[in-house]
Amino acid sequence: MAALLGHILKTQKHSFLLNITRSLDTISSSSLHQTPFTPTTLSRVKWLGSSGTEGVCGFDEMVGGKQRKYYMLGGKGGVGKTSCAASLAVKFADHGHPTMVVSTDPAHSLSDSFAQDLTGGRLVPVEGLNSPLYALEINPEKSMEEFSTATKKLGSGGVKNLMQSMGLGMVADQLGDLKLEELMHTPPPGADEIIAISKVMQFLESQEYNMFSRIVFDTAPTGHTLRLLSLPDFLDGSIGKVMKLKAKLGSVMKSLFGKEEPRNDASELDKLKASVVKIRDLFHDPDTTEFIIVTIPTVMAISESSRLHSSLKKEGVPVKRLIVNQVLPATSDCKFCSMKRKDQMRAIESIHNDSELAGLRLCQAPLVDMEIRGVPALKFMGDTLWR
Ligand SMILES: Nc1ncnc2c1ncn2[C@@H]1O[C@H](COP(=O)(O)OP(=O)(O)OP(=O)(O)O)[C@@H](O)[C@H]1O
Repeated sequence: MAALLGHILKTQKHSFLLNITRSLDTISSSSLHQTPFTPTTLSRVKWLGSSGTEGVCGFDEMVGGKQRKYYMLGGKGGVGKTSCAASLAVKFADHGHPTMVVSTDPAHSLSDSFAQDLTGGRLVPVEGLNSPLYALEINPEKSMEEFSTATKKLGSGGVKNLMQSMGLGMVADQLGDLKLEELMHTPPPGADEIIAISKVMQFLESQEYNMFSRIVFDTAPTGHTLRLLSLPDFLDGSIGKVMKLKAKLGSVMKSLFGKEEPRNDASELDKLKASVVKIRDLFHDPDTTEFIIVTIPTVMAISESSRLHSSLKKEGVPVKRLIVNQVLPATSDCKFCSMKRKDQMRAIESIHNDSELAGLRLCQAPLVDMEIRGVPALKFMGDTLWR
């Protein structure tokens, strides 16, 4: 992650505004090369439910105000999280918000969705828009490596051995109580993702990047995301232990050698701890953050969404909207499609009877007859979904 941040800052810091200008310069020509997106069925048929208000997602409320807002999109694998997140980011940018779309899913698909190479763990301008939209695919594994390296340096292993060899066995024994070895070698699942996010937060706070007013997160599938949300407390505790160790060591070093052992790792961990705490607060602040659940109209996917909402509620994460993606058109000559549509409608009906989901604002996106890839396709999706 250090490498990632270093790279981002090195390559983007000074040329950021220049890049925006450049990307704006190239827009007209790059737009010309985008494949036109013209799904055949949906422009003609009514695909939404019978009520005219169904599918209105409250985009006006989402787009209003210049204050920075974070949107996290999550749900079961393959339901269309990336497509929905990318289309939201495009729509925000089109409405004048300098926007960043971040993928924290270890199996990134932003590049596929935008049909542009956004890989490399650095901020990349998305082409084909009239306003600044940047994408970042962060590599959670690298973030975890950085955390492990920093904690291992301070952890019980090396330091404890060193202390024992110096005849400081008693202090070393006390360190054993902290169970640092165990803690550092078995990080909980999802730790990588939260650390990656915390690094993005650190970097978003820098002056160069405070112009971004909308940040859209494309998260990993449900289970991973849930573990992620409960992690800040865990990490807060574990980083706290490391800091405690550092304090103990510092005072021993001082009494022995008259000066504390200089280590930058501790201040790195301090920063990490502060940003993990910040993320926890951010996840719970309805004024700045919203988690949007994405699902498809099947009983299984809707049941999972219901469980997801229940867990998010328990965690105190603000959720207002539920996207039902891939809804079939209302009229069709295809018998299979009509049967499938009836099945979908029954599944959607079950949302209204689900105590967890009934209170959420229901947004619908049609199943289109072309893969959603590239800015024109994402604009199309955004115009039907984010209304
Ligand atoms: N409404 C839609 N109509 C047609 N195709 C769609 C629609 N939504 C998504 N797709 C297609 O479905 C596939 C999966 O979509 P996407 O990558 O957005 O899902 P995901 O939930 O992010 O997947 P994963 O869990 O694997 O990250 C892609 O090929 C995308 O183009």
